[in-house]
Amino acid sequence: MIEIRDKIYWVGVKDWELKKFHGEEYSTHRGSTYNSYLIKDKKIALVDTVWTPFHEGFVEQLDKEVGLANIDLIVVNHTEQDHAGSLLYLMEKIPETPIYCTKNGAAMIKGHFHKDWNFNIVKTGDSVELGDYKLVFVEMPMLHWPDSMATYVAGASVLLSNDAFGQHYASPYLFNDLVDQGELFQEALKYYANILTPFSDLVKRKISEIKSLNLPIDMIAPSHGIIWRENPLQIVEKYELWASGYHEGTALVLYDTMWGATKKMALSIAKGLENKGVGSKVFNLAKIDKNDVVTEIFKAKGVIVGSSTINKGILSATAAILEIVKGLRFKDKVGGAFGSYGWSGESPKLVEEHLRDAGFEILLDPVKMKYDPTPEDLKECEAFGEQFAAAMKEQLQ
Ligand SMILES: Cc1cc2nc3c(=O)[nH]c(=O)nc-3n(C[C@H](O)[C@H](O)[C@H](O)COP(=O)(O)O)c2cc1C
Repeated sequence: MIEIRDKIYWVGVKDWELKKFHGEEYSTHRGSTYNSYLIKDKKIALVDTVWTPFHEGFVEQLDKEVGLANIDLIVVNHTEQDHAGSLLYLMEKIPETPIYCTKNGAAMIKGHFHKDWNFNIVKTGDSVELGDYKLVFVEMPMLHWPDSMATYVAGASVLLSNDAFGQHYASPYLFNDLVDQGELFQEALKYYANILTPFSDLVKRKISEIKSLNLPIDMIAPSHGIIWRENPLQIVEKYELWASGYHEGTALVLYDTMWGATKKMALSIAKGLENKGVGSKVFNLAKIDKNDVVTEIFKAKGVIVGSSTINKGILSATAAILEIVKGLRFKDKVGGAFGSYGWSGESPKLVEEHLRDAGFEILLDPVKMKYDPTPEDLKECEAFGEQFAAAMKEQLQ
C-alpha cells in the first residue's frame, strides 16, 4: 500500500512476468500493472480491483491494511477481468458492500460473475461524499468498453481514469517523473494505437467535455502503468494529438515472403522512397510482433504492404495484420500494395482491397513481379517507391 496523495493509496499489483495480454492479442514487453486505489477518508472507498490470478494476495493485503469490513463502497470503473477480476472473491467476504458503476457496468458484472450484488447505478455528474473528499463519476462509454467510466476525487484533484491514459508498463516506480520518458511514451502510444485508435472521435469529444467542466486535475491515475503527477495534462494533450489523424510523416514498407522475392521488392521500394526524401522502415510481417507493427503503422503516414501469392491468396502473417488494421480504422493514411507471384498473381490486388476497406487512400496501382525480380524489375519497384513518395508528399503539403 503506497500513499500517492493524502489519504489515497495505490493497492495494485505489478505483473513483471506478463508477456501477452488479451489472450495473445497484445504483447507486453515491459509487463504491466493492475492499479487499484483505496481512499481512506471518513468513508473508505475501493476503486477497481486487480486481475483474477492475483485475487487472493490482493484481498488478503486489503484485509490486513484496512479490514475488509471497513470498506464502505467499491467503485467499478470498468468490468474487464484485469480490473474487476478480484471482485468475486472480494464480494464473497463482504457481499452487502455497495458497488458503484454505470448501468452497462452492472449488466456486464452480471455477465461476468452471474451475481446480483448491491449495485448503485451512476451517471456523469453523480457523486458520493466520503468526508473531506467527494467521488464524482464521469461516464466514458466505449473508452474502451460500453461500461467504462472515470472517477474524479474532488478535494484531492485526482482523476482515476481507468484504462484511459494507461500503459502496459511495470516499473520500480509509480510516478511519471521518475521513469524513463522514452519507455513511458513508447508504451502509452502503443496502448493508444492498439486499443484506442478506433475510438479517436470519442476520445476527442470526451476530453473536451471534461475540459469544459474546469476541474482542477493535479494527478491522473490510470488502471495500468505509472501515475501522471508531474504535469499530468501532458498525457491529455498527447491523446488529443493521437486522436487527430496522428502521423510522423514517415512511410512503412511491410512485406511477407516465402523465397525472398517480395523482400527484394520491398527493399527497392524503400530505396525509391528514400531517393525522394521520405524516410521509411521495412519490416517482415512474419517476424515482427504484431502490436509493434500496429504502433509503427500508427506513426507512419504511408503504408506499403507486400505479399507474394499463395493459393490465389495472401500469406497468413499479412492477412492477420490486415485484419487487425481493418478493425482499428486508422485515419488519414495512404497506402500501396506489391508482391511477387508465379502464375495467377492475385495477392497485390487483394492487399490493396484490404487496405481500402481499412480506410487507406490508395496512391498507386499495385506493382507485381513474376518469380524472382530481375534488376529491371527492381528498378521498377524503386520507381514505384519514388512515385509513392511524391504523391504522399503532395498530401502532406
Ligand atoms: C505453396 C505455394 C503456392 C503458390 N500459389 C500460387 C498461386 O496461387 N498463384 C501464383 O501466382 N503463384 C503462386 N505461388 C508462386 C509464388 O507466388 C512465387 O513463387 C513467388 O515468386 C514467391 O515469392 P516470395 O519469394 O516473395 O514468396 C505459390 C507458391 C507456393 C510455394
